[in-house]
Amino acid sequence: MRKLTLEDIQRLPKTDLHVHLDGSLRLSTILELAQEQGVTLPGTTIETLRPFVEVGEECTSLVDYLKAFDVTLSVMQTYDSLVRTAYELAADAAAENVRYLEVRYSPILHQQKGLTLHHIVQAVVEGLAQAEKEFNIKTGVILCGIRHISPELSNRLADLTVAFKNKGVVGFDLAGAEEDFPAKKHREAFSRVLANNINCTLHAGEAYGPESIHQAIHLCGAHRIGHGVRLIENGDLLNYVNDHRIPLECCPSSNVQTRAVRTMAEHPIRLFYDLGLRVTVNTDNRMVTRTTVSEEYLHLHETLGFTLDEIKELIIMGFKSAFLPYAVKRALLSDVVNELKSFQPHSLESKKEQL
Ligand SMILES: O=c1[nH]cnc2c1ncn2[C@@H]1O[C@H](CO)[C@@H](O)[C@H]1O
Ligand SMILES: [Zn+2]
Repeated sequence: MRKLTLEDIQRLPKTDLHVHLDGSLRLSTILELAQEQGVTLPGTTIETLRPFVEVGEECTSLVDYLKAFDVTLSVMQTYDSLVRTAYELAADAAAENVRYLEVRYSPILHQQKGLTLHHIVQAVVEGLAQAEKEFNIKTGVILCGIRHISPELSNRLADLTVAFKNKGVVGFDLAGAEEDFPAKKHREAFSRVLANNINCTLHAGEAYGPESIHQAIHLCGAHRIGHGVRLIENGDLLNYVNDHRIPLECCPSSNVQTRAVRTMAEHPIRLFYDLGLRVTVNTDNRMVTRTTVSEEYLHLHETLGFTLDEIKELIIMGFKSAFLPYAVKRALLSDVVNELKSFQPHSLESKKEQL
């Protein structure tokens, strides 16, 4: 099989539906923000800071992985830093041809210097709107409750999600340490969001088993599942997810780092896809995981044997899974489908010229 290059994949239109703002900064920006704000970091150059904010093979679990966020959050406590990091994330995604981006974060983690929750959301919406004006990208915001912080705070974040409905926020999520912090404790928050006809996704089946996915769907009303890798452990639930076309937001490299899967070669996305599940490809954290959407697709191509046609189908499933109004989504999807039909990998074109 002829191999696709990273450049080929970068040229394809794509989505990123699962990316955390506080895990997707530029390293250089962290340094600049720290200097501006007088914040002390564990490293003062890109290379000395890198081990504290990028996760490598030494990572042993999700809880270990989450330590990097203490550093990033230390410089994300001002209005301007939120505008800037949101703008840069969308700019970086647009540079690899991400056309639709859903950015998630938890506003309660940005209150250390007294910003109001309202301003914390406003700033991110503003940064993304600026990027939309400059680049060919559409964006939306997802607010996250945090499992290991109190359910009462999830309720406040749910109310905030409702307040920003149709004003930039498109959904509600539950993130954070999964084991010992069941989703059912945050049911009230999800019922408030659902009562207002707003979309929900939950991180589930990443650091805990299928029971967690079951709770996310049946007790919290999840419309999509973040990760969901451990769905392979329960065929009955897997069939339900498949039958209801509940999208899985797969983040393959992140899953290897948090040890949700042992190796890329063993990632269940191949099986999920072959069984017909609606699977999407995402970064989780561009900086912490040190990845891009294009690199995630390249791993699927090189390690899990996804062909160009299969990659195109994954891309379409990404657009289909967007938390966008149906009419908007249909229009976007129709443009993307046309573009995919005429797409030729450069490697193939140069071969044709030689013939
Ligand atoms: O893969 C993940 N699983 C669970 N929680 C995560 C993951 N990546 C980031 N966060 C958590 O979500 C918060 C809001 O963005 C981050 O601060 C981090 O604690
Ligand atoms: Zn995540």
